[in-house]
Amino acid sequence: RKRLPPGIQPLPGPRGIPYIGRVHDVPTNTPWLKFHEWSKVYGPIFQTEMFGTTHVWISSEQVAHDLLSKRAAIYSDRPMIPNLPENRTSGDYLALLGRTETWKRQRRLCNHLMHTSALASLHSYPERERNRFLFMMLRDPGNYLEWIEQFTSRTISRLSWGTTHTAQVLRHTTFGLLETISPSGALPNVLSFLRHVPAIISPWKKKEAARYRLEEKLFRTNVEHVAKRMGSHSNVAADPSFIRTFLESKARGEEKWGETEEAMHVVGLMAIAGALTIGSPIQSFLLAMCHYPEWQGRLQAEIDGVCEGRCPTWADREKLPLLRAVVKEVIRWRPPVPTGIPHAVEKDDIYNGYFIPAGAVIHALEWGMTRDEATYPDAEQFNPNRWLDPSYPTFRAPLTQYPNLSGHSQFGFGRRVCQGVPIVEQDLFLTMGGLAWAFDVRKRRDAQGHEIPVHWNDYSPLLISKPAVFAFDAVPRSEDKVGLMRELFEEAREEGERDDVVPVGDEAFGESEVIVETDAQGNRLRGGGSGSVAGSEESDHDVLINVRDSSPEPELDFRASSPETDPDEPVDLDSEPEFRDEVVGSGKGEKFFMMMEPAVSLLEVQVPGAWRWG
Ligand code: HEM
Repeated sequence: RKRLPPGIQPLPGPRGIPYIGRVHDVPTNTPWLKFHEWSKVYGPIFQTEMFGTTHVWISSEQVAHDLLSKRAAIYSDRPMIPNLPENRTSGDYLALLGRTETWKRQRRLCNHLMHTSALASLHSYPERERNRFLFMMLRDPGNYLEWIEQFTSRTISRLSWGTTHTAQVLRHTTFGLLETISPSGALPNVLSFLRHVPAIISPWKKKEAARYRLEEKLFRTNVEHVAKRMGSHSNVAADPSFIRTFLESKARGEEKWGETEEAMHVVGLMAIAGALTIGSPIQSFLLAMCHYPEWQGRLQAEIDGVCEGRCPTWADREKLPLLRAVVKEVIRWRPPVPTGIPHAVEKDDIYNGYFIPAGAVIHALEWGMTRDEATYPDAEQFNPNRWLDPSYPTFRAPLTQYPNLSGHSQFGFGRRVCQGVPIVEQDLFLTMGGLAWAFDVRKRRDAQGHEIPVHWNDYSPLLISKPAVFAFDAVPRSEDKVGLMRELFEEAREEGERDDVVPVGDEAFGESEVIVETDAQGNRLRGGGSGSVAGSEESDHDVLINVRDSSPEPELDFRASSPETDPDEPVDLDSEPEFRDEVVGSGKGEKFFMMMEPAVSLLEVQVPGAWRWG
């Protein structure tokens, strides 16, 4: 124990057990509720000890600004994550890096890439993907989680590498990373001595190593793919993306953005951040609409008044302050990162007579800040009016500009503030606006006409938290809107298909998707596969085939055909290959296959009887 200077006290906090600290009554589910409860007892800044580490919990925005922003010089480090011990130094994940030169360089690059895409209003990708998303919701609202996560991972894949082919693999590796780093995801993050268990017998290390290998391969092949397209004389140029912006800057001789190897990781981290986080508030919006139908009605009235029947677009944002207020209120009401992402303090410090030791882990407890009654009266209630009505402390004019998400406590403090806000803002505005325009979202009723209850606050325990699945109805608001949704989807699909061609011979990570449409009776109208996976003779691909059929009745056979090849023989891409046919699965619903196919040059999926197969 350090001897404290005279008159200086340790921070208050719950007493712990010697050597262990206070862990036994922190629930693994929703730990932020417990920390918030303690903040009511010990004040807006208190500390807990956990296995020898001091954790400081801040639940006042003012205190967070005083320390994390005003004293950013010593409060901008990150703690070591026991289950990913290289996180501070490896340069793989910018958001988890310590306050090093690598972090500064990577942050500058991230800023440049984000700024370039934001100026091009993110290349219309969020709008195109939103249009696809609404149509998926129309066909099969019960599968909403799938459509939301597809929306976020497809949008960020386009932004990162200019393609959606990478979306499913990204989703897979990213959710694995979330487990690796979350306190409730991997035991060594709580019992940190477990990190010394040798890799050969550590289930956590083995799992992480396999995940990392796949992720690294995904990132590397994506960069190579874009570079090749940019360099090729073919007519399929690379679509705009973060990595294209980087490669163009480099081609212009701008050395300040660093090496391609590093940019690969920066863009990878941006993709991870986008795939992980944005889905949570979209789900929370659906939850809010079930509990607050009156706000849904007001939101629909605003959209109908301004857009006159059209689905809202990003260009409408100035005229839709209530929609922006709903976006902001969803983030406040159910913050997706309720404990914040921790900082670490590098030197001993004193704040208001309290001692904060060097190395302490500093948590800006978002759940606590957003429940501060002085700033957010009646904080438990979902009330977008707090951003629109001058009688609330959070009101800000002019309403053509405010409310917006920049500066919101949920995006962090000081030098580590989140760099993804332009994407979050646009994605949430478009999806929430689109959903309210298209559907009446409401609680489902059982056969007797009784409402089926929807939970109020049942959220997953990982660092980025999302609501438990719940049942609701999403009823299209009119036949006109159904027609418009179909048209918007067709447009998005046509554009998407043009972009989605992966030429044979390119090294690319592949995803193939088959969508089958049905009529109200469940008869298959048409369906088709898009995309194929292509590789060169050196390739050794993991191939994901993602086949989807929501028809209630028919069973489908999914066939994958790939050329007969000898792994040791180079594939002659110009010759007509002999195809080996293989049924890789049958059934209905989503199929997700992971196959190791050495030297595959073409792999196709066909749905028998369907309109088209690709
Ligand atoms: C709802 C969505 C999101 C939420 C709630 C969120 C929240 C956060 C939080 C709490 C932090 C840590 C701030 C701090 O340490 O003080 C952070 C950091 C970061 N976020 Fe986000 N984020 C979101 C989406 C995104 C997206 C789409 C990107 C894409 C580029 C992104 C990129 C980053 C980066 C690069 C950092 C690290 C900054 C650093 O450590 O220097 N975020 N985010």
